[in-house]
Amino acid sequence: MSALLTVSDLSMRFGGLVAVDQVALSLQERQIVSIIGPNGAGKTTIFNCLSGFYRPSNGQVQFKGHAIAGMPGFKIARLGMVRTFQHVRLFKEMTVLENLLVAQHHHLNTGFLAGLFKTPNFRRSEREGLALAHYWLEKVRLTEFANRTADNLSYGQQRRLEIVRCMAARPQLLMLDEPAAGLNPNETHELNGLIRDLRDNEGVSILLIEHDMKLVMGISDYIYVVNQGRPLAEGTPEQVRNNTEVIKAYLGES
Ligand SMILES: Nc1ncnc2c1ncn2[C@@H]1O[C@H](COP(=O)(O)OP(=O)(O)OP(=O)(O)O)[C@@H](O)[C@H]1O
Repeated sequence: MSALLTVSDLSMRFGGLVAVDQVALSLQERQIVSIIGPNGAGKTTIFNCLSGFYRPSNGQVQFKGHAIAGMPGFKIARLGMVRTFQHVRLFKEMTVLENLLVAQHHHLNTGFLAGLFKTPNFRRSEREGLALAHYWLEKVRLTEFANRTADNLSYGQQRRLEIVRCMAARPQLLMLDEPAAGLNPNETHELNGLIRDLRDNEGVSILLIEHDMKLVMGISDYIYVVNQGRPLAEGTPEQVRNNTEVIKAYLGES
């Protein structure tokens, strides 16, 4: 099986600070892979390098055979790699439904002229977009909130909306940056089910940054551990859980 994402020798410097130092990772189709590490280890910086928010100082990133290091974020998203953020980012003044429609604009045939003349393609596209939006709203129990503005949702609902907004862009790789942060245990349990469902039934691969170890250990096929920007360990949840270097890095933190 060939890898969907391969990262090698990835480094990111901010002035004199080496936030990411020669990180390597790979992810196969339909895998859930996690990146863990103490606070400030460089996890979000890795995400920012992979998703086009930062141009890495060094390294190679291959996604579906394309070299994407340094490519702008919108192009990477169009190739099928989309992300959420540590702090929820939604179009808060748009309705829940509009958030899902905007996310699809690259797939919908809704150009200005097509819209002006309401061509058959335009109408079909509009119908498909709406159907997909409702499919995702139903999946995360937000149907009844479709016409509310996003800022009227609870925090947990906003987190769910952010994930399905990414899914509406029809990605092959979904990157989740601390999706359980701020969720209560029930919501975290539901998130666990949603992530599995996305992998098992929607066929997407997941790259996850998360501090909730119960979630990470229960859901990941493979885990990479970083510490102070550098790779510290990798393996199955079982291997990582028993790795003395990993235990030291976490205990050292407290
Ligand atoms: N834009 C930036 N400019 C300068 N330094 C930065 C920038 N972004 C991150 N850093 C630094 O890089 C290091 C890694 O930060 P990063 O946010 O990637 O860690 P993290 O593992 O995601 O942490 P956390 O688990 O707390 O979210 C930190 O020392 C941080 O202060």
